[in-house]
Amino acid sequence: MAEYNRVSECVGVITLRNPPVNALSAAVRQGIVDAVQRALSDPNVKSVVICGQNGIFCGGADIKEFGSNMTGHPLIPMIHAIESANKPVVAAIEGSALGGGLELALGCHYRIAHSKARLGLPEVSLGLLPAAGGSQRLPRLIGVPAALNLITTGRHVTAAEALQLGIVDQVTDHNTVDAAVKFALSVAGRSLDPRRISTHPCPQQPDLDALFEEVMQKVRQSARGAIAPIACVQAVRAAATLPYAQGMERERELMATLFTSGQARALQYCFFAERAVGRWRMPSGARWDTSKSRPVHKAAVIGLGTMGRGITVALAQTGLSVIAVETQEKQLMEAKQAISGMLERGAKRRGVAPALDGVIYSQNIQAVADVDLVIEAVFEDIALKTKVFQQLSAVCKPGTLLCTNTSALDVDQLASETPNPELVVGMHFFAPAHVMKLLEVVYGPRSSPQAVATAMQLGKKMGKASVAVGNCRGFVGNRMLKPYIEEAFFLLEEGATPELVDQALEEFGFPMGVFRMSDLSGLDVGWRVRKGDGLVEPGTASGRFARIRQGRRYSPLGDLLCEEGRFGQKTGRGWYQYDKPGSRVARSDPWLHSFLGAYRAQHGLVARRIDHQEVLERCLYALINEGFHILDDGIAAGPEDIDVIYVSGYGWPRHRGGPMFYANMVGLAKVLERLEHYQQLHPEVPHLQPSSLLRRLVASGSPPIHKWGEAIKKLHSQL
Ligand SMILES: CCCCCC/C=C/CC(=O)SCCNC(=O)CCNC(=O)[C@H](O)C(C)(C)COP(=O)(O)OP(=O)(O)OC[C@H]1O[C@@H](n2cnc3c(N)ncnc32)[C@H](O)[C@@H]1OP(=O)(O)O
Repeated sequence: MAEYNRVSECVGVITLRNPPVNALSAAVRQGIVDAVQRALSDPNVKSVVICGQNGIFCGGADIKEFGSNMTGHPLIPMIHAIESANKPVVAAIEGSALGGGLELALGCHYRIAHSKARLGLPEVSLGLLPAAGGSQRLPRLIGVPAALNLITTGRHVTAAEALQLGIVDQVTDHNTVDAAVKFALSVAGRSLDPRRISTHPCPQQPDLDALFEEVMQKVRQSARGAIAPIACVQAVRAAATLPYAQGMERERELMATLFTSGQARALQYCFFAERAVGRWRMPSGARWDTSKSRPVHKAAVIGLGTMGRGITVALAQTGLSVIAVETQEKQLMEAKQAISGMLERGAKRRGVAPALDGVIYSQNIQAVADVDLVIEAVFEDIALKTKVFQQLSAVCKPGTLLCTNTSALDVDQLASETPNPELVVGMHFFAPAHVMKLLEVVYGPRSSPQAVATAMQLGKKMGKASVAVGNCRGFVGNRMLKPYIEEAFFLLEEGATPELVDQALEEFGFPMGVFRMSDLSGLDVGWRVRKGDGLVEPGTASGRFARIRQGRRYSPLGDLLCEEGRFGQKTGRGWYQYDKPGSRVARSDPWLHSFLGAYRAQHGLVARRIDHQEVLERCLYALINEGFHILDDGIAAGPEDIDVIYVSGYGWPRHRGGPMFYANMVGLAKVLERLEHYQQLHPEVPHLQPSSLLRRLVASGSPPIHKWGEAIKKLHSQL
């Protein structure tokens, strides 16, 4: 709702009250309409200020209302009534003015912002466009190029940038409402015509067509199939070329298409899923709201290879003191240089001083004696990690949290090698660790809730999407990746090419298909794991049985490439060829195609035509099926956890919501039917066997994704 008060005798102050972000719910909109009417009809009131309670102006439309039938006073006429008012209306912006919140402020005649405020039109990230006049007013106020940038990226700007762009009229370091009231008094009685943005033409822009063409091309390229960024460009084009009323009509039409689209649903689901994963819970019953984290002021990183360097940078940039330990002198020197470089570049980008003094380097593990938390990032070898954990247990002060950055080893086994297994958790970062958003926090049966809470809290401080998951081979992300990659290998055996598979996946929205991604991360990584699992055999055998290992279908294609020294980008050859080792531009490789032909001939395989649909169904449904196993095993608390992992760490297109949301959109019955179909054709592939949870969900009527949690609980209690 909105509260109305009169201050300084002649200023009406309207305060939005809807915690936590003063979203424009139906009640708030009605409150604003009533309060504006009251202010305008009171002859004693000469001007009006609109502000928000608790230091935040407004987080925009109430996203929770989008899923339901939206009722109540609509935003557009409400903002129009403010703009047409015959008394000056001043927006006092503290905290955030986002989406509908900024559109409301743009309807006001003046805007005063606190220096710490952030403003933006982030609708595009929810699959929408600023459809309460934002796409028409902002270009009129700040010009087409700047408005296009803000609206198509959804980025938030600081108050200083907003002032420079002309979005706000004044920035204050003091009480914003007081400043706005003072300002409102000073402008009472002035003509308001020049302040009504909708009546302005867009500032002149030379070569408008060329500008829109260029922006549209750029947006199409980066959108990876998302429709909202394109609609945003179209809406701004309407502002630049049409009178306001017609532009508003175009804005409405474009929004109507977006509003009911699956992409908007997916993106809004992602918004809430990212917040839901912060409310973690463990099978033991421990939860985010009943487990207190320990303060972490000083941390250590052990092992300064690629991962250790990135983790050091991420910790130092968070403001922590970091002890970075590397026992090899040469490696330590190289790491020091690399870390300093990363800190300097990061600081330059963010316009702050680099935290170089925050990192102390040492060759001696004794240096970590007084830290609050250690992240071990040595080579992926259980014997080596066990030794490090035992040393840490002896060296660290009591209560120090011991975290491992393993991506494949057993966190429980490591914990059991220490005297205090309750202090051990996995912190699985993704390379480069200072850039990638995802962090899997892996708990074992003996990890204490406090240890999990501390790792989750630290992840949040580092700006990561932190997801608490149970311990199993590959945790959540890599466990689901395994069947996805295996299916891609099988498709090559059956007649596909890396180009065809990658094209299907990239058209779906992945930034890189599975083969380009493998070339980037290095084919030798999986080869080493498969060797460790006893799956790799010399490549001379032929026929079907040569491709059955440990009782299941196995494709040795990746191993054969590695035997040829083709490790991907780093060797200049992999599934593709590259100009030189380290080059990033993948080109189709005739050698690979004849290799595949010879391989099929050797194994008596006849290539058939494979279409994009089959690539998507086999790769994605196999991955999704593993997701259902993970939910059934209690490794992930809910589908949101899996989806956040995939969207923030594995390039799953955000506008498709994540694998589990995608399954929900496709229809669980359809996913089940296709898995059964492929399982019949490939009975020796266990990962195509539909998970029993998927079967049970379909049998119980395929509940929508937000009800899966209840269904899983109910289904488990019936077992
Ligand atoms: C057919 C025509 C219809 C026309 C409709 C007009 C359309 C208007 C478009 C819009 O305005 S869309 C909304 C645009 N706004 C945003 O995208 C802002 C989203 N919010 C944020 O970015 C952040 O929440 C924040 C405002 C910067 C605050 O960040 P902070 O880190 O402090 O808190 P959070 O944990 O993110 O949020 C706290 C809590 O509040 C919920 N919430 C936030 N914003 C909204 C919102 N706009 N509507 C409803 N709920 C919101 C958030 O979900 C958290 O609650 P939870 O229970 O933990 O999930």
